[in-house]
Amino acid sequence: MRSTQPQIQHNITKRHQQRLQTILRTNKESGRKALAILLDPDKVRQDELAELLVKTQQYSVDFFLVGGSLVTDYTHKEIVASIRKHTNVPVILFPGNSLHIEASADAILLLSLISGRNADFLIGQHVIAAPLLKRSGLEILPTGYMLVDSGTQTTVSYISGTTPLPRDKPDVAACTAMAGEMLGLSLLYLDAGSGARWPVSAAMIEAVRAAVDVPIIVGGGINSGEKAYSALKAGADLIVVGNGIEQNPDLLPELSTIVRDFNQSAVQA
Ligand SMILES: CC(C)=CCC/C(C)=C/CC/C(C)=C/CC/C(C)=C/COP(=O)(O)OP(=O)(O)O
Ligand SMILES: O=P(O)(O)OC[C@@H](O)CO
Ligand SMILES: [Mg+2]
Repeated sequence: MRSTQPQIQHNITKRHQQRLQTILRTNKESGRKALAILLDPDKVRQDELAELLVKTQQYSVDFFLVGGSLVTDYTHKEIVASIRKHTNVPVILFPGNSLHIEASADAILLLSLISGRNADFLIGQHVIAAPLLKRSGLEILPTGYMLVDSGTQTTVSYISGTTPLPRDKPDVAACTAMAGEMLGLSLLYLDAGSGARWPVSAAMIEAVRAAVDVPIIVGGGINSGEKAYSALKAGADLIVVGNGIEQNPDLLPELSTIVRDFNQSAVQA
């Protein structure tokens, strides 16, 4: 009888010596904070991207996230190539579905949408993507993705057909995060959604921080130094900023300084 095992070739080329999972975990344990810039393939213009990338040589960024919930322009490969041309910063895919896999990135947030009850985004897309992911050589970062209500319906909420967590219910968020951690997810991402009117509240981040040990990513609507500071102080290990930097390039130096100051005081403490 013929074997039904898929013929999988493992791509073992590693661009980054240290696994990003290890970096994120070590950062969390030592209280080191990090900043990621989200690049949306539908919004990025190559000339503006090059300018931003050059700027990150001066104002440091820890990771680039590449993705969008609904991508119409599949330029992931070109974006990864531009990042590699100008920087050594690791590139992590932030996929909306199983079509958004690009093997030239370093890693992928393998999101399971645990704030929702749509089986397709909890496990369905993952089943479809599994053989491709295995073959890609991408580092897999299993991530509990928690959408948090931000006042208006976000693209992710509409596309996934899920209701976000109520923003004033930190306990519900904490229990969701605990369940995700117990299921073995190694990162948690609290997201108010791209361009959110209200970012995830400090109370919710604190409740999740108190409930789990895994690193916490926070994003959505962080468009000022104050909001970034508040998320980091409440317990975010990594903040993700997209629209804020797209709309105001001066935000990058400010965010970079805030993260650096946090890290200097962590070393001194
Ligand atoms: C199995 C694989 C490869 C992926 C899992 C796919 C899952 C479960 C995704 C979770 C739900 C989802 C649609 C997430 C998208 C997250 C994302 C990239 C958000 C970025 O913001 P946008 O929603 O693009 O905002 P704008 O449209 O406003 O730019
Ligand atoms: O574009 P912003 O609002 O910074 O959001 C980033 C990201 O968390 C969205 O999924
Ligand atoms: Mg988008």
